[in-house]
Amino acid sequence: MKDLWFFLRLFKPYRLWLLAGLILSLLTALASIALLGLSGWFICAAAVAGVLAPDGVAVTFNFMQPAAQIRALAIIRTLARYGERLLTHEATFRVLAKIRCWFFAKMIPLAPGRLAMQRSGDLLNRMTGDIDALDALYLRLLAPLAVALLASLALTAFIGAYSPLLATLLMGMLLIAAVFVPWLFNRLGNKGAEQESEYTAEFKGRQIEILQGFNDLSAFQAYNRFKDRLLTVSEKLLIVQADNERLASLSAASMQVLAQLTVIIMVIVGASLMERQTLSGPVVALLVFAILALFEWLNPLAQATQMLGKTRNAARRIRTLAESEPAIGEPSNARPLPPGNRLALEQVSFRYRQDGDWVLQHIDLSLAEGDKIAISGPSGAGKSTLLHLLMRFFDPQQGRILLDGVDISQIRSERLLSRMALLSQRSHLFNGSIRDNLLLGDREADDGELMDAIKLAGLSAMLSRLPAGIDTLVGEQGAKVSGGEARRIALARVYLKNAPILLLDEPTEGLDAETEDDVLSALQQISENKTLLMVTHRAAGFRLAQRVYRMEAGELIEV
Ligand SMILES: Nc1ncnc2c1ncn2[C@@H]1O[C@H](COP(=O)(O)OP(=O)(O)OP(=O)(O)O)[C@@H](O)[C@H]1O
Repeated sequence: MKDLWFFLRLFKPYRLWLLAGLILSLLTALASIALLGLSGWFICAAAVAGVLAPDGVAVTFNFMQPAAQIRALAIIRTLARYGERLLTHEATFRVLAKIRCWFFAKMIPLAPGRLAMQRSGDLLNRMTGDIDALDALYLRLLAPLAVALLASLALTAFIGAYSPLLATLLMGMLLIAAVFVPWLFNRLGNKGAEQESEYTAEFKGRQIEILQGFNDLSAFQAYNRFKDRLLTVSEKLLIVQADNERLASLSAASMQVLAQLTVIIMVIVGASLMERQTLSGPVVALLVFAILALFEWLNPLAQATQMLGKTRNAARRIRTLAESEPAIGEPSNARPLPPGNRLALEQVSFRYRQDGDWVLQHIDLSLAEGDKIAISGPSGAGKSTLLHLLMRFFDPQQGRILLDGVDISQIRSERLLSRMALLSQRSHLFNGSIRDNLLLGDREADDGELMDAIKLAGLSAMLSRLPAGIDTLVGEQGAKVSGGEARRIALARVYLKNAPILLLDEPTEGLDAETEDDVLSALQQISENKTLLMVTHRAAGFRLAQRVYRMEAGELIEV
């Protein structure tokens, strides 16, 4: 329950909306109960009025007043229902929007250090499905529970005014229907509800994995294997959904049986009260019909508590991720960004996990402003990790990294990153135009600056061939441009950022010799007057560097 309480705190700013929705729900419930009760009374009283009294004098009956009251109640019920739907759903959407923004804000410090370990499908499911599942908390649980409770109290008090015996019997049946049955179905349904939430998450995660790797799966003819795995999860999901539905039908049936049983008890006791002339026939009809209407408001409770496990699981999954410790903490007493751009690593050692192998060991490296170095070495030696430490995606466990003499862990990440531009091994192109992707480097860049970057990155010829030019869409992850073109767009973006320290991870990987030569020439221009740290396997890249280092088994040696 702790997880649900946690999210209820996020509902607080919308409490007036939620309260207004609740009041209208209650009004709808009371109007429905009164409408059915009064209708019962009206039909019964009209029937009685139609019967001739034994002495031959007809019983008089005023049709007009109850008919008008019934019409008024029907109008109130319709309007209140409309307003309630409008308000409760609006309030829920506002709450969900707030939770989404809150969750997104919580994710930002987790990237990239912590989120790298997370499956993207699972992340997406938490951001969408799990957050959506929280709508049940107010719409299906809290609001119906509060309305059922208040309407039950009101009706019991009303009936108590006519007959304390009927009120006591009703209270006993209500305790069973509104407390025991929902509790029972919560116990019975918890496991299934949690399983449904888990299998749904896994199903969506696997679907996204297949979609992302579709080309490779087709090429390796592995599609069927992945599809079978997806179907296995789908079958499990269907079985658990069917079980949950069966249980939901059982809970609905139990509530119906309880409603009918309550009505039978009320009719029997009401008839004996009629015989003793404590109550009149039309009043007994009024009470019985009102009770019948009340049960319609109790029915959803058992189903809501049965599926509570799903909501709780969703809340737990969102909370666990949102409360993960970021890979790096922001300094409590941040130092200002120093003026210079000297970089120094002093005895830096790093490993990804506390019990894992050291990836970097006792690295010492010093770069004066404007220095250009290249680092090569075997795959997995720790070269990219070194760049990530400089960007402070992670903190080293030993040693320190200094920017102009200041430990970078003392500088706020936002400020530190303003000094650095990273061309990572797999630069991401967003599903927008070339212009959108370039503006990521400098969102204020004007057309002239964009054109300079395009020219420098050697993209001019390509753009002149495209009818939409710079506004051509690059597709998801740059699917509509070649690897070399994507690299150049990423390079132009780095140029636009105009940061004094350039960190380039394999900038020419996967390019043919001619394109590599062009990209390196562009880089030479871009890195003029800047500090450059380039990771490369390719000897051609060494021409940009004043010094070349080799990294092997986490150690850095100048060659
Ligand atoms: N997020 C991570 N979590 C755990 N281990 C990681 C992570 N990223 C990298 N590693 C491991 O750290 C080691 C160094 O990886 P790194 O990517 O720095 O090597 P690299 O020298 O850049 O390799 P390459 O030349 O192939 O790009 C590898 O053994 C890798 O498996």
